[in-house]
Amino acid sequence: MDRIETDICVIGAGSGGLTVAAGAVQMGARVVLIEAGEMGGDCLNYGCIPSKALIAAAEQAHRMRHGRFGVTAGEVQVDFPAAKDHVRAVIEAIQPMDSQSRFEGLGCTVIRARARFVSETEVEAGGHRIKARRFVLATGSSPLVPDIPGLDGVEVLTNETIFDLRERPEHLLVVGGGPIGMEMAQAHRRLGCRVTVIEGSKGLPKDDPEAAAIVLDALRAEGVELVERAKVERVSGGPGQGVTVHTGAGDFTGSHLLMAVGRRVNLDTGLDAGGVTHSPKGIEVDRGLRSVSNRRVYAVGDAAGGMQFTHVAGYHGGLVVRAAALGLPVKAETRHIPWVSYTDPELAQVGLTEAQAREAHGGRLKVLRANFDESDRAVASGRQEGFVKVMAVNGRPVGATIVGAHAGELIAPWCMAIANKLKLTAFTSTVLPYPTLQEAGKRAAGSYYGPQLFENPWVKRAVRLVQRWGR
Ligand SMILES: Cc1cc2nc3c(=O)[nH]c(=O)nc-3n(C[C@H](O)[C@H](O)[C@H](O)COP(=O)(O)OP(=O)(O)OC[C@H]3O[C@@H](n4cnc5c(N)ncnc54)[C@H](O)[C@@H]3O)c2cc1C
Ligand SMILES: NC(=O)c1ccc[n+]([C@@H]2O[C@H](COP(=O)([O-])OP(=O)(O)OC[C@H]3O[C@@H](n4cnc5c(N)ncnc54)[C@H](O)[C@@H]3O)[C@@H](O)[C@H]2O)c1
Repeated sequence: MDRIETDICVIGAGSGGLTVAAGAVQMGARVVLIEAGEMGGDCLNYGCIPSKALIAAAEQAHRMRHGRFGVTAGEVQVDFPAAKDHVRAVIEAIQPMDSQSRFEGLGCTVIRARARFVSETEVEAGGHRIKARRFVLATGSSPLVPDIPGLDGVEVLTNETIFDLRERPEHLLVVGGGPIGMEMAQAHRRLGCRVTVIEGSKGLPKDDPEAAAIVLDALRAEGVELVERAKVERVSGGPGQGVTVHTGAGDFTGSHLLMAVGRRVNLDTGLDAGGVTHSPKGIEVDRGLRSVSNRRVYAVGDAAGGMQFTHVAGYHGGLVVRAAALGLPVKAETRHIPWVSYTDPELAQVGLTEAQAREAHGGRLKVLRANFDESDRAVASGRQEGFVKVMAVNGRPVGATIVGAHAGELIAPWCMAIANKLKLTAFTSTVLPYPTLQEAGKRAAGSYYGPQLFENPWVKRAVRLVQRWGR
């Protein structure tokens, strides 16, 4: 067995692990990076990137099918395998950034094998024994396939297999109405599949219900069948028969089945030998992302057991570089973390939802709002549906919800404001170009001051005095 001594050993080359490896090695640390599967992890190969590429193909079909403003196309043809070629081409275009050769070029030792702790200070992978001052667990998560009777007798698609499917599903059953389920449901519907979503509670349950309702109505209007409060009891089917999902709300038969019911954290890294405690949610870490039981070990991204997003993995990675490479104290926060569901319309959230803000701030909370139909740009573009909702306390935003066209882009200034604890005056004093959708956000911010300015008798009195006596 070959022995390697290093400063930092990163396990997992997804968004979190790559951020740590690139940052630490460029700051002068010796880094070993270990990956059992594909470089780039879930986001590049089975998650964000293929899903957004498929959504782009689906949007093209949708816009062509629904000509507007006097512009129409002929009958729209969808070449399903060609849409999948686009997905593959996008992955290949981005791959070099995450590749083994790039990381070796930066100075990392890259090992392509499964890593396992053999002691609290050593890991084994691919015939190497690596002793490191610090270990970073960036091992991510995998699709959760629950133990539902009959599921093992049918072919089950997950996010790891659906993007490779070349034939168009005649009728896709999607179990789970979270972001994966909804993004995939709409994309497949637009690419010409019949789609039924079977959801145990309600669609997009983690989001603001008012905003989620706009997305769910849009999906239904496009022909996605959404069955809510339908608990899956069993699954049946077999070769040539399709697949039937049996629920308390009825039975649903389709040609293909996608399971999108959440994620299972990857914990198969010899954690017990490494003295790293964990629960099914992830590695047990303190606020500095350090294992509570083995202080040489950090966890980032999905493995850390919190929010499961690429930008969170990247944020964690940046914190751990500071902690592990520079020895600085760090604290992972969640109050400024955004998320976006890339349905059409998009749904974006940062900070607290209205319900969370009411619970946290009670009567001090002001909910500000501007509807897209008050935006001249939205009206001109025929995209009036949606709104900006801002949760404000003492003149500062603590949360923002945006649903509508480009919500994922429009949330950016609210992310900056909440991360930097800016006041709403940062919005009202900014001059925005006209006509843009961003103006809706500024209008929402301005509504905080409206009553103070326009319904205040003292202001009216002051204005009358200035008009009479002022120069
Ligand atoms: C369909 C889908 C769409 C998504 N869309 C978005 C989106 O639009 N925006 C967003 O922010 N997030 C999105 N996500 C979530 C995002 O993909 C994850 O949160 C992110 O990839 C987590 O990064 P990570 O570095 O923690 O883990 P991962 O990217 O999962 O990487 C972990 C890596 O560790 C490796 N590994 C595991 N165990 C070992 C071991 N013992 N030895 C060696 N290697 C190991 C794995 O092979 C893997 O490559 C999506 C997820 C899915 C499934
Ligand atoms: N745009 C994005 O940022 C994006 C996109 C996709 C995924 N992701 C990440 O991946 C994670 C996983 O996504 P997801 O959609 O798989 O999980 P999720 O946990 O967000 O949603 C799963 C849904 O499945 C339902 N469900 C669970 N068991 C069920 C059952 N037996 N029958 C019917 N319904 C059931 C739940 O009620 C829930 O609504 C997300 O939490 C998110 O962090 C992000």
